[in-house]
Amino acid sequence: MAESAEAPKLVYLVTGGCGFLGEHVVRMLLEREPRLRELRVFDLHLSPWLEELKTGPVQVTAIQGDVTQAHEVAAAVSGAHVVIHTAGLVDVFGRASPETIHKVNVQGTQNVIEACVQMGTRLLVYTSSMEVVGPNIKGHPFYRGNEDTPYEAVHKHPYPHSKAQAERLVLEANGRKVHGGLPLVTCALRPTGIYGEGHQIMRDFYHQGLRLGGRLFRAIPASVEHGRVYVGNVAWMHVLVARELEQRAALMGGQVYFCYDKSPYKSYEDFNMEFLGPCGLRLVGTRPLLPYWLLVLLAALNALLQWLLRPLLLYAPLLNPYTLAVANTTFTVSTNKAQRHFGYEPLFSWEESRTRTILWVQGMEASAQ
Ligand SMILES: NC(=O)C1=CN([C@@H]2O[C@H](COP(=O)(O)OP(=O)(O)OC[C@H]3O[C@@H](n4cnc5c(N)ncnc54)[C@H](O)[C@@H]3O)[C@@H](O)[C@H]2O)C=CC1
Ligand SMILES: CC(C)CCC[C@@H](C)[C@H]1CC[C@H]2[C@@H]3[C@H](O)CC4=CC(=O)CC[C@]4(C)[C@H]3CC[C@]12C
Repeated sequence: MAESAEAPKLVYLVTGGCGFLGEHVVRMLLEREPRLRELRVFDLHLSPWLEELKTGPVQVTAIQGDVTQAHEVAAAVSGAHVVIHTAGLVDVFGRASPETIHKVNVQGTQNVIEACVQMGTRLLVYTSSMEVVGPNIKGHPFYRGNEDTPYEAVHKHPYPHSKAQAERLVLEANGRKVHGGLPLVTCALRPTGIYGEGHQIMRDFYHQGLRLGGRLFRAIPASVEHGRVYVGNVAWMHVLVARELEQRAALMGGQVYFCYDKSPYKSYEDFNMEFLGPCGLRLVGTRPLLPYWLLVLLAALNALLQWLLRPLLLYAPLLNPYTLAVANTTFTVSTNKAQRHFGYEPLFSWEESRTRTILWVQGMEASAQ
């Protein structure tokens, strides 16, 4: 109580603050971090909604910048107490080259770490991903696993490879002396598949369903379970971690935490139907419409077409060998590490998360009419 009565004094920087998750982190900080004096939102592409946030009591500073440019990152970090690094190139569809993914996700993260060290910023929270663990290309299930569950992580794809490298850099940087002599405290949050307002792939599935006359066709067996987590709860975890990191540095520094909430374990498609169903779409079939071998063939064909067409155009469909392997492998998390280490409880119940997401999809429907 006494804390919120104090004059706000902290400066936060959120990289990737205009992205799907970043926007929720930014809004959550403004709502739930009473010690905030200035919030810097750093992104390659600044969104127009930032303007409306500038009229509130907290100073919101929009910074158009590129994490691959060390000097731009250093300027943004200068004077910040906390950095929440969510910026990243999320690409499992072959839109960007492996070099670009590495540059943004790994070099960009290294730049953020160096900027913290150089500028004397002590607290760094990194948005990692479940993908640093798996699923692996062998299709091994990760069933109700936690942060200590052994798993053969094999990263052949540039995106998970880059996230794993970046996460390692962040964790290894824990304890480095920053300018002024104090130690840097870092930790990494690993969301499973995030859903909620602003989720681009949900948008894509919704529009695809409309094009197909209100139907989607089951591609993956219903028995393949995916861990999903509501964006508001992922944002809340970031806010809590950032708040507690300094006080609990010995416990939390250098740690990884899966992001979790009470969302049910379901197949990727059945889970999406929790939102798309009430918006008028139907998932056809209790079993996959096509045999798995045919999907494998189509995915390989898509990869070949992508490669052949690359000089002419970008062909990047949802189905490729990697996305098929991920969609077809069980990956679910069951842990309470965040609760034990920093008192995390989901802010949004499953019912609330579901309702909010449905309202957002219905909003898309209304604006399309
Ligand atoms: N979407 C998901 O299901 C999951 C996402 N994540 C991680 O969460 C983070 C945020 O992901 P999303 O919000 O889904 O993606 P997003 O693409 O919506 O947001 C990423 C943001 O980073 C910005 N950005 C990209 N390159 C940049 C650069 N060079 N310099 C500055 N800003 C740059 C983009 O403009 C964008 O606003 C990423 O680090 C991602 O790896 C982790 C697990 C699951
Ligand atoms: C038509 C196909 C058979 C079904 C395609 C679904 C896929 C596009 C998605 C299934 C699982 C998704 C991934 C998963 O949620 C984990 C992720 C974590 C991240 O850090 C980034 C996103 C993603 C890789 C996510 C991407 C889409 C899927 C592969």
